[in-house]
Amino acid sequence: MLTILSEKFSLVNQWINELRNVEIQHDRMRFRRNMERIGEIAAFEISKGLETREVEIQTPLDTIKVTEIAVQPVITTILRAGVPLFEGILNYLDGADCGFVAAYRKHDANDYFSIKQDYLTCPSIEGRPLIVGDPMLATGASLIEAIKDLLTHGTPSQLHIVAAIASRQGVETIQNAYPDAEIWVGAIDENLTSKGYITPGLGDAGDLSYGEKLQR
Ligand SMILES: O=c1cc[nH]c(=O)[nH]1
Repeated sequence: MLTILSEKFSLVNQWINELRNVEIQHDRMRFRRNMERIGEIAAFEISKGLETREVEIQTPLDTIKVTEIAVQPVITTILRAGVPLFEGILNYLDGADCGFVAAYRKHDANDYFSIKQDYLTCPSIEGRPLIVGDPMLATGASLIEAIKDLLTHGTPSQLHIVAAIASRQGVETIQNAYPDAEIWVGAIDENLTSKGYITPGLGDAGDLSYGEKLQR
């Protein structure tokens, strides 16, 4: 299932406009906060499909049967660009456990790149909803590698992918690899550059959040 959070105009459109706009996007605090806000909205939408249970709680006056999340999700992201979106998801799904993957694009002399993954730490995802936040779902290559590794930590009950902006190609790659995944995107752009950047996109989400990295 694919949900485009900006399909009907809402605040999400405004935040994505600000992420894209070169006159606004260099305000790092605003950039990170807009990413976080998209994560918060995605978490709210995801929460509607989580498994629930009834419990009885005590108010100062009486008891009442209420509904709560039955199985807490595991929220994961790919360092470093994914951190603000991840924080937004965790702001709302605050009982979740969390996992982290470190991956980067290693460019060769012809500027082709391969995905290098250095680090993975994650609690068990067995029988739990797994949420993977990747702000820019471009080719889908790093996300597929990350999910493959995360799935060595168990079989999740649900798989949710959250992106602020996705390319059409990236969405199709994930849908082919994980047909049961629920994909939540802020917006879809049609094209990728030869360097694998989404266009019109917004540029480099990691650099805009945390400063331009030195190339290695
Ligand atoms: O367009 C893109 C693609 C991947 N990562 C980014 O930060 N931007």
